[in-house]
Formats: sequence, C-alpha cells, structure tokens
Amino acid sequence: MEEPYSKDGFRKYPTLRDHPLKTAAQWLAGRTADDGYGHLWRVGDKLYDLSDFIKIHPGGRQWLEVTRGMDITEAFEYSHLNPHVRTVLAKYYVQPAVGSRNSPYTFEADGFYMTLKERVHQHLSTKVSREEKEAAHKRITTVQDRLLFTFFTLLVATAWTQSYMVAMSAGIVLMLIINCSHNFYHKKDNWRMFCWDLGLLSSYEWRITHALSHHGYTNTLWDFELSDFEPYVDFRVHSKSLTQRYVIPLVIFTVSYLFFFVEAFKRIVTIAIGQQRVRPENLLPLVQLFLIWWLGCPFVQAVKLWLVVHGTSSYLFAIVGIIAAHHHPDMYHAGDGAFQYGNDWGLGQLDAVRDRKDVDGILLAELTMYGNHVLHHLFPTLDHGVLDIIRPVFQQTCLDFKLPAELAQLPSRYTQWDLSLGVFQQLARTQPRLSVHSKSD
Ligand code: HEM
Repeated sequence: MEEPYSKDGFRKYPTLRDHPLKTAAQWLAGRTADDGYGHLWRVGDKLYDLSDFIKIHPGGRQWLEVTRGMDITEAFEYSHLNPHVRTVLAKYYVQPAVGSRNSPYTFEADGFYMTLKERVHQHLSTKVSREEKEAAHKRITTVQDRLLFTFFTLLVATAWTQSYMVAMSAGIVLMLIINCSHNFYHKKDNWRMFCWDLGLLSSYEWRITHALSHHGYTNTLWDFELSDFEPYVDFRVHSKSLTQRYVIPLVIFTVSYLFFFVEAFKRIVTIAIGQQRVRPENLLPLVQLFLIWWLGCPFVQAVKLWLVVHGTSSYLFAIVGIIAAHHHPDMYHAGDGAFQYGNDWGLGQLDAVRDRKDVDGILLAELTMYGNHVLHHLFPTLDHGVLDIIRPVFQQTCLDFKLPAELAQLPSRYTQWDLSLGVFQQLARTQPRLSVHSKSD
C-alpha cells in the first residue's frame, strides 16, 4: 500500500495548498483534484450520487453543491446528529469507493466520536424538552438582535456626529455581531448567518474555509485557516526562518486592521476571474456606506468613517480569531506527527482545540469569542446555548474512554492569557511535541 504523505496519516500533500491566491475556491479545487470522485460524493467507503438531493437537502443547497467530487465523510458525520440521515443517504448509493480515503480520520461505530454522538442525540431527544432547547436558542437570538440594534444606532450616530470615536464604537459592535453570527452559518440556511457579511466577510466563503475545512481538519494541512497567511504566518511544525519565528509574530497584530480589506480584495479578484458570482449579501457593507452618506455626511468623510468602522472591526476580529484556542504548543499542528489520542475524528478535535475557563460561562463572551470551543467543534450545528446542556454527556464519555481527566474537567485548565501567549510560542515552534497530555504545569 502507498505510504501516507505525513506521519499523521494524510495520504497526499494537498494540491493548490501553496497557491498564492488563497481562497475558498482554491481549497475546493484542490480537494476535488485530490479526491477526484467526478460527479459523485464519497462518504466512508461508498460513493453516492446526490445530484437529485441537492435541492431538497434540509441543510441547504450550498453544502452539497460545492462538495461534488469530494470525500465528505467528516462533514457528513459532524453535521448531523440524527441517525435517520443514514437512511436518507442509503437511497443515493451508487458503488463502493476504490482505495483508502485521503484523510486519516476514522469514525468507528464503537469509537469515541460515534459513541458520543449517539449519546448526545439520545440525551437531546429524550431528556431535554423542546421548551428548553427553544429557550437556549432564544438566548442567542436575543443577544444578536440587541447587537444589531446597537450597531445600526451607532452607524446613524456616526453619520450625524461624523465622529471617529463613534465610528470605532460601531466597529467594535460590528465585530461582536459578526462573531455571534458564526453560530448561524454552521446550521441550515437562515437569515441570521448573513450578519457575518455585514463586515467585509462572506458567509458563503466561510462555510467552505471554516465550516468544511477548518472544522473538518483542524490544524492539519487541510485546514485553510492554517495555510491562509503562509509563508508569513506559519503555525506548522517544521523548519522556519528567524523572521517567521520571532519578527512576524510581533507585526501580525499591528496589521490585522487590513484583514477585512484583504478578504474583500480576494473576493473581487475571484469574482473577476469567474470563480464565484456576486451575492446580494456581499453588498451589505456598501449599504452601510450609503446609509452614512444618505444621512447627510459628505461622501469623502463618509468613506473615511466607513473605513474606520471596518478597520476597527477587522482589527478586533483578527485578534479574537487568532487567540481563539487553537494555537499553543500543547495542541496538535501539522508537522507534529501522529495524533496524540489516535485517529478517531473526535479525538483529533480534542488534540487540536481547547476551552478557556475565563471565556466559558459568560454568554456574551462565549458567543463573540468562540467559547465552548471543544463542544462547538465536535457539534458545530448545535446552538451555542445547547452546548452547556450536553457537557455532562461529553464528560462521562471522556471518562468511559479513559481519556486524561483534564480533557473532561470543567472548567478548562487554560485561560485566554495562556492561549494568547501560546500563539507566539507556536509560531516559534519548530520541533514536534514530546508526549504532551495537557497544559504544561
Ligand atoms: C457536505 C456534507 C453535508 C453538510 C455540511 C451538511 C450540513 C447539514 C446541515 C448544516 C444541516 C442542518 C442542521 C441543523 O441546522 O440542525 C443538515 C441537515 C440535514 N442533512 Fe445534511 N449535510 C451534508 C450532507 C448530507 C447528506 C449526504 C445527506 C443525506 C443524503 C444529508 C441529509 C440531511 C438531513 C436528512 C438533514 C435534516 C437533519 C435532521 O433530520 O435532523 N446531508 N445538513
């Protein structure tokens, strides 16, 4: 049998990973080239023709439209709790797949993730009432509604006062709304997910680069969020220059106000070269500019204020994202070799994600700083409000699988400060981890 490309078991170095234009479209093109299932989709060791299912998929068309020709095993497993989806899938079976999957992750029926998923499904369907789940959902939508109201009030105030301070305040609230709406683009299509597009970001693109790539293959070579700013910002474990290790880490935070504008620029390029079309939600930031101008602000001043709103939001968004509990020398990163707890997909997540004790437990912080991070990674389509409800099931399953006690421990042993420092330590790291089981004491 062909030797895997890397010690963690990925079979190939991802095609197009190092292409200079890092976009959602490039990631998809690379995956379809490497998987190569033509007009079919792979789940486990079988191929399916989902062409007729695309338009009736309850989660929305995009997930299947963009993944034709790919192995979607990971996304299929972590997006659905209800075992009923397997019966639906069986209707579209075509033939067995030839060869092993390119991904090393496993979903054994009696393994950690599938056991946990089954228990979570049972718990939510038998022990948690509909009212409880609706109340959890309501808590989140209320936060988002209030943030939306505050943002538009501040935008109007920006136009009337023409104050840069007010524009910065609008930018801060915009970052909070955007991060909060992350909860919604993981789910079936819904209007709340388009709040992500209020910044110069695209929910369509982030469903690919974040929901499919980052969640499916966290911190591996297939994680778009790892490769996005390479070779400048390089979290992998391999030989790096002194500039990469010690100089760039000092600079990244100072230029993060440019992040939104770089994203917008890449979108314009990909639209111009025909890799995607303009979507109505792409225009939401321009509507804000129009609003500031329409409310009486001279056009040039309106543009300056709008740049301050989005520059502020971009700055905070990039910082919150980069310190959001993925980068620390204790955590698995591409180049580390074998996964610490084995190849079960859920265990791979535990190896690459951490919780923060000073973020979890405060609803606003959880929603806007990617809190309850481990459970969110394991069950991204569940509302953030529901994650606390399933925590005891997770803890019990960790104990049953004899995982190190600190994985199941509440609260986490890590603070936001540990994880902020961890970013610098990880960028400097060039040697694979020794056998690490938790935060070094
Ligand atoms: C790229 C792969 C896929 C992704 C990312 C995905 C994503 C999703 C999402 C986000 C939802 C809504 C979940 C929620 O908001 O609670 C959903 C629902 C659903 N999906 Fe998929 N899906 C994928 C593939 C499939 C396939 C291959 C099938 C079966 C042929 C399928 C069948 C369903 C069904 C039946 C539901 C309704 C869930 C339920 O009854 O609980 N999906 N999917």
